[in-house]
Amino acid sequence: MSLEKMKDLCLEEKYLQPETKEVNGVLMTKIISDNWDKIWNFQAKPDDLLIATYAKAGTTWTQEIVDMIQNDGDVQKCQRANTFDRHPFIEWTLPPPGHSGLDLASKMPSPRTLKTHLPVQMLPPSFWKENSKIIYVARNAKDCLVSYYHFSRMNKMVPDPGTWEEYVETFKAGKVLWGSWYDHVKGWWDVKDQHHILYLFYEDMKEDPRREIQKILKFLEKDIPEEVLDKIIYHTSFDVMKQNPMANYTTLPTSIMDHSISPFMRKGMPGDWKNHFTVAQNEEFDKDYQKKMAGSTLIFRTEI
Ligand SMILES: Nc1ncnc2c1ncn2[C@@H]1O[C@H](COP(=O)(O)OS(=O)(=O)O)[C@@H](OP(=O)(O)O)[C@H]1O
Repeated sequence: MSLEKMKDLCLEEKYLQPETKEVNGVLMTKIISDNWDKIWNFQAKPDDLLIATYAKAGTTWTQEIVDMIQNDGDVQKCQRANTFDRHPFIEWTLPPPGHSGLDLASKMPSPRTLKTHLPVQMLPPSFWKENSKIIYVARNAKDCLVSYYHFSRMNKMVPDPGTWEEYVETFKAGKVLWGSWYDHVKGWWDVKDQHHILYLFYEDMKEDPRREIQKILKFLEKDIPEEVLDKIIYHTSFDVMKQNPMANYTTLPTSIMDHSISPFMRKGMPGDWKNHFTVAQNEEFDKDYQKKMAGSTLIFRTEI
């Protein structure tokens, strides 16, 4: 199928501003919900690497880092396709037959690198059974909220966010695609030591990408020369990725993602929430946050 035909199919009404439907109490698109049995029965393999995140936590950044590592810092090889085609997004269902995340994953030769935003309790059980490696990246709630809000304004494949004031409440209530941020980050945190999981933080990656990439290298049991590491740090910096059409989502038609409303690669900075929350909103948010995160040992930095 040609790329043009695929793009036309993506523009079908049911994929734009999609209907939503809960799966086990977690909001999903209706299409994901309708395909849930197939997603739940996804067959993971022992040599799969899964990049798992709550939406807007640094998925694409991590994908680019991992791909650069796997390709020994060869930028040309990482230019072979868009990030969303290099790494199947297992639960995401695109219209053309054979182009769902599941289909792309099943056609992909091993070892595969896959992407998911699923909360931990909804991860297909074969990942646990096969003991596949998982890199989980978490980002502080307020910056995730801001990024998700702008993303929902520019991306017509997710529900409209409404006004900023409305969205803050929707996010706190977990009524966004993939559900509650609070449950997501806590859920993955609680199981991290029982499985093959590397739990990273967006803020740490921003503060010291070398240190965090070294953690990924160790986790992947990869050794690379220092100059390759330098190249990876440079190629995966925000400014370089923003200009990279294979990582910045600009190859999609504007009817799907309109970067003039808000670019996918927007600011890439911890602390942008301060430019959005009013003092009152921030106080309310913090109060609610304390309740929802009570008892968890998980600590986030909201600026660096
Ligand atoms: N290299 C690099 N450095 C720092 N920040 C980066 C980088 N690449 C992507 N980003 C920022 O990550 C946000 C997008 O998150 P995701 O890739 O998880 O989005 S998605 O869920 O896959 O749609 C989005 O955050 P905001 O800028 O705050 O909106 C991107 O700008």
